Amino acid sequence: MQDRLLQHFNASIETKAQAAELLPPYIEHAAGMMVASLVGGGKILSCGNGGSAGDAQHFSSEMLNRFERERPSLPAIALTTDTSTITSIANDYSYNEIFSKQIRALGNEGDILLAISTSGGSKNVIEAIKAAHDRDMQVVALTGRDGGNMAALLTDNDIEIRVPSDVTARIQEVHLLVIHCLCDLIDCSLFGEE
Ligand SMILES: O=C(CO)[C@@H](O)[C@H](O)[C@H](O)[C@H](O)COP(=O)(O)O
Ligand SMILES: [Zn+2]
Repeated sequence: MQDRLLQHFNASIETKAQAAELLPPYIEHAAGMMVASLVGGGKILSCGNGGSAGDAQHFSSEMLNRFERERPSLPAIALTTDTSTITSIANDYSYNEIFSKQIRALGNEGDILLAISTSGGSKNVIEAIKAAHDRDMQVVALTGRDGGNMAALLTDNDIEIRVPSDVTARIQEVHLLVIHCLCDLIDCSLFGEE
């Protein structure tokens, strides 16, 4: 069992090392998009399934409350939290529409969608991206594997941050690191480096 645990730690370290080689320019670009949106009065909507739903909420709570320093609240909404809305959309229409229907109501031009999926194949996240485009929102996509159908949907105005791994857990571990990097860059851009 100790060997097994060590394999998990080493695999996570290895994936993060590979991600460190590839992802910083994409993370900086995504943070710039988010800062521009916030400065222009926009907000960030986030979504994902399972562990990625947790990531979507992790990000929004750090925006709405705080990350590592005292600063004003920043506008963000996780689309994964309102069980009345989610269950009614899934019940009356389809699970694939649980995020897109919310985006069509809450999303405005200039807002950003943070779309999180390790496979890039979750249909409700794909529908969310389509709805964001319809609302003239840009998309920051956190993906893994080959980016799936999500990657194919993105335009030049969007950005994909794709973790170089085929293992869901490893991809999620890097997604959380990317989220903390985004929070830090947003705080530094808006409130100065500490
Ligand atoms: O957290 C985990 C696995 O580590 C699971 O809950 C996982 O997030 C779920 O199976 C999701 O439905 C996977 O969706 P996606 O990442 O492919 O979009
Ligand atoms: Zn998990």
